[in-house]
Amino acid sequence: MTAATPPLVLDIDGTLTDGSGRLDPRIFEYLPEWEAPLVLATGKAFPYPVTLCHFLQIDETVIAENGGVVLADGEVSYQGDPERAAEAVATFEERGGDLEWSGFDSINNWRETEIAASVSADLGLLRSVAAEYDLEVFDTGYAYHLKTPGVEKGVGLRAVADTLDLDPAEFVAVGDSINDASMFEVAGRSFAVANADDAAREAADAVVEGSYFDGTASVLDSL
Ligand SMILES: O=C(O)COP(=O)(O)O
Repeated sequence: MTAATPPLVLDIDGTLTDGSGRLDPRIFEYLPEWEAPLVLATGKAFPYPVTLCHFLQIDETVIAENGGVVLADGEVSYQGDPERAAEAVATFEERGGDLEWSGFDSINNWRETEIAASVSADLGLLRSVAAEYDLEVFDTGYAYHLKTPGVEKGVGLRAVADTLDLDPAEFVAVGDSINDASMFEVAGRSFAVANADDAAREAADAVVEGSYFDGTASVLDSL
């Protein structure tokens, strides 16, 4: 790496993991050594990326809940309408829908701005209820996110860059899903890993040959 090491914004699931969802252990070598700001941007609830930063021993610079929660330089901000999402879920359940998380719902327990359903939930019903409440559903391949339109990782990236006094165009983004497309538009350079969905592939500047962290590592090695 040189003095020109760019700031990074990295998706987690499918980008820092392997195909089974496990974190690739190489992230513990690559990420703490990165010599520029590094943002973890995820659809997961806030505690997940914060915990990952903690155990990587890197600054807690995080976009969680698809942009609903942003933490940079010790300041947290929230976007979105969780009450509307909760009302929509009540309607979804009244009509026979189920979020399909069994037992303790660790996926939503700490979620503050949106609600996530399992990919085994009824997507058609969820989408039709979402439309009635002016909400949208992101199918990331890992969960269905019932969210406020306009709350996006890309908007979160602008907020982080502003807080860190950086131009968002300085960032290099790596991701794999529809929820990464907006940050691909905002970042100066964007890469989809080979396991990426169509939306991420279309939005990225380039699709790399490697899948999962193999693909991400190839981007990091090239910078
Ligand atoms: O929570 C999800 O659905 C996906 O999470 P990710 O944004 O880290 O890929």
